[in-house]
Amino acid sequence: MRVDVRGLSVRYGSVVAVDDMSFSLSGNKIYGLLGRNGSGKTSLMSALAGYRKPLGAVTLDGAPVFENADAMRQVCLVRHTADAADKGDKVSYVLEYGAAWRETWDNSYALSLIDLFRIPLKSKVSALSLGQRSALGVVIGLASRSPLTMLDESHLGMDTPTRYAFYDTLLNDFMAHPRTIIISTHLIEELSSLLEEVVIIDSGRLVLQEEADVLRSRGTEVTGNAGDVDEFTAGLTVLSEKSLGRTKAAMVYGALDDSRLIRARQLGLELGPIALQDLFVHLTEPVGGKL
Ligand SMILES: Nc1ncnc2c1ncn2[C@@H]1O[C@H](COP(=O)(O)OP(=O)(O)OP(=O)(O)O)[C@@H](O)[C@H]1O
Repeated sequence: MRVDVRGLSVRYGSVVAVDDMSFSLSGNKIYGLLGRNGSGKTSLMSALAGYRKPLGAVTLDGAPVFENADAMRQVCLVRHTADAADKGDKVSYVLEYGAAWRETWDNSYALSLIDLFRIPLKSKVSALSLGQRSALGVVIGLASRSPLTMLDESHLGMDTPTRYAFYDTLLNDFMAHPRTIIISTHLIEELSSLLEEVVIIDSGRLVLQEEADVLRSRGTEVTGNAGDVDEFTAGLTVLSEKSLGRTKAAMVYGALDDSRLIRARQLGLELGPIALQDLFVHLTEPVGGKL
């Protein structure tokens, strides 16, 4: 499913959570929506799901989503765990409700995920642990097979093996049933191999939208003699620097052309990749990032 956002703002009284944002997602990819706390991720996803009247436009495959039941049925937004369902409901009822609301729901897949995540089917949602409630959210999100599926911090409270099972399951199901999946997370490195495209927001504004591989290739760590590193990085966007004695490591952002690569070799500098998480940290600090 294609997503188009034009001039979107979300406001809560005087708080501007999303500030005149425009971007498009061509669809059928796993997108990472990355941003620091309070940057507007949840507000943006709520607007994409049609939960709120947009200031600006949000269209899904060309159709406005707000007050459009057909479009909203194509969307599944799993918000922070507590939202996964009414806490008084039994897990089995939550699955029945999912099946009733969504034409694309796969009930046998839902039950296999319930087994995988060891969620007691007959328990009330209120009796589940935090990690189990998160896993229930993931079950709803994946079994819905919605053309636009959004998972907002769905890993909260999951232990490491459960998170890894979640990532594997997500990737396998996406490959079998390609659709548009948007994941917001703070655990960027863990998820980074799954993400095809990354949307970074900060203070309600779009910082950048890029294919994950391209973004990774834009960051380089340069290490060597401090003076040589300074010479090499002159004129480049330096995200951070660390010195240890006469050795210096600098993170630079931007493509390095052949002449730079030759100069690095002449100076004996070491060039290495930067983790997506480190790039994210530097692109979103101080507020507004360093680009
Ligand atoms: N219901 C609300 N009323 C008032 N302000 C709100 C409300 N919901 C969110 N905000 C504010 O809007 C801004 C964006 O919040 P939002 O929850 O969208 O960010 P987020 O990126 O999802 O944050 P986090 O990563 O911490 O979950 C924040 O400043 C927040 O305080």
